Amino acid sequence: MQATIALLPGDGIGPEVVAEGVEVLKAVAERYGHSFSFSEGLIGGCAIDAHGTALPEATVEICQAADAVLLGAVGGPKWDDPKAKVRPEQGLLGIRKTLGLYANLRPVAVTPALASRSPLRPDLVEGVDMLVVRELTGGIYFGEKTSFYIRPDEEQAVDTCVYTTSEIERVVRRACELARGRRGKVTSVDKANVLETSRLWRRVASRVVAEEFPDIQLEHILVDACAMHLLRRPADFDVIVTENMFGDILTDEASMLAGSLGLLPSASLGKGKAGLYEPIHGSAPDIAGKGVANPLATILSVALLLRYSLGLNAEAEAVEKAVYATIDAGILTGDLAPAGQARSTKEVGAAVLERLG
Ligand SMILES: NC(=O)c1ccc[n+]([C@@H]2O[C@H](COP(=O)([O-])OP(=O)(O)OC[C@H]3O[C@@H](n4cnc5c(N)ncnc54)[C@H](O)[C@@H]3O)[C@@H](O)[C@H]2O)c1
Ligand SMILES: CC(C)[C@H](C(=O)O)[C@@H](O)C(=O)O
Ligand SMILES: [Mg+2]
Repeated sequence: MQATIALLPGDGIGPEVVAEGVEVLKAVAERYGHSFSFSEGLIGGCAIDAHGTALPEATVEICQAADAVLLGAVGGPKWDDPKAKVRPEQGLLGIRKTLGLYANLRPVAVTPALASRSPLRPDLVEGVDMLVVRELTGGIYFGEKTSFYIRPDEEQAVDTCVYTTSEIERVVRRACELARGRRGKVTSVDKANVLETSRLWRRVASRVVAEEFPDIQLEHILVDACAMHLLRRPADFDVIVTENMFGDILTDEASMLAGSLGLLPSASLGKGKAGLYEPIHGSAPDIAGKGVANPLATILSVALLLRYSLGLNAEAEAVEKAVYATIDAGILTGDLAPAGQARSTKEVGAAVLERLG
C-alpha cells in the first residue's frame, strides 16, 4: 500500500526516538512491499524558536494531508517560563484538537521479561494487559482559563472543566467497541462524588452501555481508588475509560507496571482512519541528546499506526513481536537494564530491526 506519514519529532528526546520509529517504518515498507512517504513538520519548542508559535500552520497542513502522524515529544526547560505567552505544550494540545482526535488509546502490557524488572512484585504485574482510553479533546485541558488580580496582593487563576453528553458518548462507545475485541470489561473512572462533570460522565457511560453494549460488563471507580487499584490488582483491568486529566495521570502511573515510561505507546483517534501516534512520555530533558532514551514506546506507537491508520495488522503484530523479542533478549536502555548493561537508543532500535520477520 501507499501511505504518507507526517513526522513531528519535536523537542528533547523526540527526534532521537522518532528516528528509530522511522527506521522501523522503512523496514516494514521494504519487507512487506509498501511505499511510505514522509513529510516533516515543526511542533513545540523548536517551532517556537523558528516561527514564534508552537503549532505553525504548515505543520497543521502536513498533518491534515497525511494518512497518519508520528510525533516524538514537546517541551523542555528552555520554554518553561510560567509567564511565557507561548508554550510547547500548546502545539500538542492544538494538533490533537485540530485533528479531532478525541480518543487516546494507551495500552499497557506486561510480559514475563518485563515483570521481573518492574518496580512492583512480579506476581502482581505478570499478565497485566489493559487498555486505557483517555478522552483527549475536552475537560479541564480545553475549558476557559483565566488569571487575574482580585486585589493588588492576591492573584486568582481559574481552569474550567467542561464536558458535554456527546463528548462522553463517543469516547465511551469507542472504549466499548475496543472491549468487544478484548475481555469485554470496561472500567469507567471519574470523581462523581465531587465533580459535576464526573456525575454527567457516569450517567452517560451507564446509559450508553445499557442501551448499546449490553454484552459489556461496566464498572465505575473513583479516580483516587483507581490509582490504588492499579497497584493492588492491575491484572483485573481490561479497558479503562476516563476523562482527559485523569487519563494523563493514571497512565504515567500505569507505565510503572511495565517498568518504564519509555515503553508506553499511544494512538489518538477521531472519526476517520487518520490518527496521531506518540509515546506517552515527554521530552525527557534530563537525558536528551545523550542517545540513551528508550525508543520502544515510539516503535510500539508505530505498530499502532500500522494497525489503526493503515489497517496493516500482520505488520503491526510483527513489530510488536520484534519489540518483545528484543526485551526478552535483554537488549534494553538504561531505564530498564541492570547496572552496566544498558544499550543505546540506536542499539535497541537496531535489535528490533534484526528481529522484524
Ligand atoms: N507528549 C509529550 O510531548 C509530552 C508528554 C509528557 C511531558 N511532556 C513535556 O516534557 C517535558 C519534561 O517532562 P517530565 O520530565 O515531567 O516528563 P518526561 O516524560 O519527559 O520524563 C519523566 C522521566 O522519565 C524519563 N523518561 C521519559 N521518557 C523516557 C524514555 N523514552 N527513555 C528513558 N527514560 C525516559 C525521563 O528521563 C524522566 O526521568 C515537559 O516540558 C513536559 O511538558 C511532553
Ligand atoms: C505534555 C502534555 C500536554 C501531555 C498531556 O498532558 O496530554 C502529556 O503529558 C501526555 O501525556 O501526552
Ligand atoms: Mg502525560
